[in-house]
Amino acid sequence: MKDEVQSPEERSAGLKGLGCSRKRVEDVRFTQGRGNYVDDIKLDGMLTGDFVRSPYAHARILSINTEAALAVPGVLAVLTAKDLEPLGLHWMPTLAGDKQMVLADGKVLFQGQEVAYVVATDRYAAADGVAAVEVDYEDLPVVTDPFKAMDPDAPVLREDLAGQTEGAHGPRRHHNHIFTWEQGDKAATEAVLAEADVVAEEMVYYHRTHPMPLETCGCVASMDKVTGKLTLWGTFQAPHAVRTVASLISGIAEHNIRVISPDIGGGFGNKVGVYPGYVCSIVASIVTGKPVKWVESRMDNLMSTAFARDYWMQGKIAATKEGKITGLWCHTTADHGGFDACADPTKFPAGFMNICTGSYDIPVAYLAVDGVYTNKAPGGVAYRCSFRVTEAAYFIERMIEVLAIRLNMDAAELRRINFIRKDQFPYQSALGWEYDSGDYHTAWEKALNAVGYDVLRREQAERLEAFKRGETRKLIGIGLTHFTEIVGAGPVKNCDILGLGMFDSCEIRIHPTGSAIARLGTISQGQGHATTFAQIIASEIGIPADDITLEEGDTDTAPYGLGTYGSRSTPVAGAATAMAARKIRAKAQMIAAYLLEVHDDDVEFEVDRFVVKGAPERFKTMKEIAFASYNQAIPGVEPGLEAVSYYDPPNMTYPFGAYICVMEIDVDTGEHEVRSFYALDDCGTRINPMIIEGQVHGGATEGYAIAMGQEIAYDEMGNHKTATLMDFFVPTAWETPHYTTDFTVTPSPHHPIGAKGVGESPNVGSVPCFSNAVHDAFRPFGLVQSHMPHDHWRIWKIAEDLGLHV
Ligand code: PCD
Ligand SMILES: [Cu+]
Repeated sequence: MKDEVQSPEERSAGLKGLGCSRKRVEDVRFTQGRGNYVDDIKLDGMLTGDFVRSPYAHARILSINTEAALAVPGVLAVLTAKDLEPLGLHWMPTLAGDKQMVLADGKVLFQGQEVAYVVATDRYAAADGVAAVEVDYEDLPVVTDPFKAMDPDAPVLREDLAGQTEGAHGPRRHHNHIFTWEQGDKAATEAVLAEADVVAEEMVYYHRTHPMPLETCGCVASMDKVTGKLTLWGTFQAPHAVRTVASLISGIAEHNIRVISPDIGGGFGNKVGVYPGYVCSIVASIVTGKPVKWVESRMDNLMSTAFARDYWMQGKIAATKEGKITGLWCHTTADHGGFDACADPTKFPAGFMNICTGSYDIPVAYLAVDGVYTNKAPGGVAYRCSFRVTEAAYFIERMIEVLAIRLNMDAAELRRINFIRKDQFPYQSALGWEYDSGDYHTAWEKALNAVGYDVLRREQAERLEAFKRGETRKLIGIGLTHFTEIVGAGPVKNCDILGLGMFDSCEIRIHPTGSAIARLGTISQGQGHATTFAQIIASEIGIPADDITLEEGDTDTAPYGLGTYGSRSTPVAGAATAMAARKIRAKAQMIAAYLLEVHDDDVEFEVDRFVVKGAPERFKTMKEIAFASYNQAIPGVEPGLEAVSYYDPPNMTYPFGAYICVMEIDVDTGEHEVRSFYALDDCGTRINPMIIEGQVHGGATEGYAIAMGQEIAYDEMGNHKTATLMDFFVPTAWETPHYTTDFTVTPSPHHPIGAKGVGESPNVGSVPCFSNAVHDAFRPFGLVQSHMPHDHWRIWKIAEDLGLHV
C-alpha cells in the first residue's frame, strides 16, 4: 500500500495541518458568487422593514402621524415606541449595562436615530412608507463636544437617567457623565512625575471612525406561529449571545429560538452589538405572522450602527535623562454618543485600555477614563482592535515619540532601552495584566535590519538638507511602532458579556469512514475558520484537513460560545478545538490498544496512527480506529468517536509586532506616498501563514484608512458629515500600500498549541505606524503632535502652520 511507503514526514504533509499555507476552503464558494448572505435569504411571503430616522441630533418628538404611511400601497404596519411599550420592548439593554431606545421614546439623541419602523411587502413600498410618516420635532440644544457635555449647564441628554447618581460602572457625577474607570496607582505615579528628570505631556486624540464592513448589518426574523419557533438569520458575530438576549428580552423560551449567522461579509466589530432593527423585525414577524427582512443601507450603517474610537487621551510620560521611562499617566475622555452601547466585557467599561503601557517596562502607571454622553451615534466597538487596544497602542506609541523629541533621542533606541526583556515574562504590568510571553528585542532588531534603518535615517537627513536648500519639496518620514496586543477574552473569572462567561467551545464528531465534522461557538466573517480550525484537528488527530467539515453559526447545532471578535477565536475556540481533539485521541488510543492487543500505555501516537512502542510495523491508523469505534464492541468503551470541549482560557494571549513605514510627504499639496511598509507579527504558533499574511494585509489597510483619512465627523448641529462613501474614506487597490510581512514565533505558554490571535494586530500596529511616519517627517521643524486622520488637507495645514509654505 502507498500508505506504508510514506515516511512520517510525508504523511504529516498530507494532513495539511499546523503551519501549512493551505488554500482557503471557503473561497471556492465566495469566488463563484455562491456565498449565502442575509440578503440572499428569500422566504415565502417575506416582508421588508425600514426605519424612519431622525434628521435632528437632539429633539423632542411632539407627534408621529402614521396615517398617510399606512395608506401607501404595500405598507402593512408602522411601529412606534408606543406600540413597543406594552411589550416592554421600546428600550433594550446594551452590552455595556446601559439601555437604548429601540424606537424614539419622546426624544431623539442623535441624527439617524430610529424613530418608526415601517413594514411593507417589498423595500420600495417600505421606502415610500418611510417618506410618508409625519414626525413633528422640536429641536433641542446639541452637544457634540465631550468636554462641553460635562459643563455644569450643558443640556441634559438622558432625561431617563435624570437624578440617577449610580450607573452600571459606579457613581455618576454629572447628568452627562456615564462612568469613571480607574486603574493603577495614582499617588505613586504622581510622585514619580513630580520628581522626574523629564516629563513629556501631550493630548493624543484618536478620532471617531466606523468599521464599515462591505455587507451592512441585517436580519430576517421568522416566527412560526404553529410551532412557536422563532428563527432569526442575521449578520451576528455572536449568534449564541443574540439568542440568549433575544430570549431574555422577548420572553420566548430559549429552545424556541434558533439564531443562524449565514455567510457574513466582514464584521470588524460592527456586528457584535444588538440593534433596533433586530428587535423591530422580530416584533413585526410576530405581529404579521410573516417573515420580515431588514437590511441597512450604506448610509444607515455609517450613521447609526456602532462607531469606533473617539478617545481624547491626555498623557504624561516621565523618564530619566538617559531615557529610562519611570512612569505613565493617562486621563481619557471617551465620547460614547447618546447611549453607552460599547461592546466590552462587563468589568471593562473602557475595554483593555489599561494595556496602554504597551511593550515597555514601566514601573508605575495610572489610567482614568471618563465616559460621556453626547448627541452622536452609540457604539464604541472594537473596530479590529480587540477592546480599545488600538487606542491604547496609539497613545503609548505617540507618547514614546513625543518623549524621544523631548530627550532629543532616536525613537528606535528609546524603545530598545525600555522594552520588557525576554527574561521578564510572564510580565506583570503596572496596570494589572500578566503578559504571557514575548521577545521584543529580537523582533525589533529583525525589523530594523530588514528595512536598513540606519541607511534610511541617513537618506532622510540628506533629503532634509536638500529640502532646506530648496532642491525638493518632499520630506521623508519614518514611522516606527512596537505594539503589544491583548486578545483572547477571556478568562471567565474576569470576562463576561451580560453575565455570560467568555469561554468558547468545539465539538468534533468522527464519522465511521474516518472523516469528521467540527462545530464551534465562533463564527467566521471572512477570517477562514473552516480552513484553519480543520488544520488544528488534522495535526492533533491525524485526519487530513480536507476530510474535515467545519460548521459555525447555527445555535441549534453548534455548542454554546461567545462568538468571534476581539481576535478571540484562535486563542479560545482554537484551544477548545485542540482540547476536544485530544479527548478523541485519548479514546482512540484505548481503541487502538484493544485492537492491537496491548496495554494502552504501550501504543504511541505518530502523525495519523497509534504504533506499538518498539514495534513500528504494528499500528492502527485513525481511519481504522474510527471504523472500529462504530462496528466493534470494545469492553469498557462507548461506541462512536466524538468529543466536546468548553474552554475557559487561563489568561489572554499577548501577540506583538514591530512595524516600520517609510513615507514621502509633499509639503505643498499635503499628499503622501507610502514608499514601504514592513510588518513583523508574532502570534505564537502559526496555523496558516497565508491566512495570517492576508489578515495582516487587511488589517494594515484598515489601519491605513483610519490614520490617513477615514473619519466619522459631525458639525456643531450634530449633522453627520461623512455618511456616504464620497466622504468616508475606504481605500481601493489604488491607494492601498504594498506590504512586506515577516514574523517571529514566541508561543503562548498556556495555549494548547501555543497560538495567539492575530486578526486585529495589524490594525493596532499600523495606525500609530502611519501616524508616526507623518509626524516624523515634520519633527525637524518642531511638530510634536497633530490629530489624525492625516488627510491631504491636514498634512498641508501642518506644513502651513510650521511656516513651510513660501
Ligand atoms: N496564530 C494564528 C492566529 C490566527 N490564525 C488565523 O487567522 C485568522 C484570524 O484569527 P484570530 O486572530 O483568532 O481572529 P478571529 O477571532 O478568528 O477573528 C476576529 C478578527 O478578525 C479580523 N479579521 C477579519 N478578516 C476578515 N476577512 N473579515 C473580518 O470581518 C475580519 N474581522 C477582523 C476582526 S475585527 Mo473585531 O470584530 O473588531 O473585535 S476581531 C476581528 C483565523 O483564520 C485564524 O485561525 C492563524 O492561522 N494562526
Ligand atoms: Cu477596540
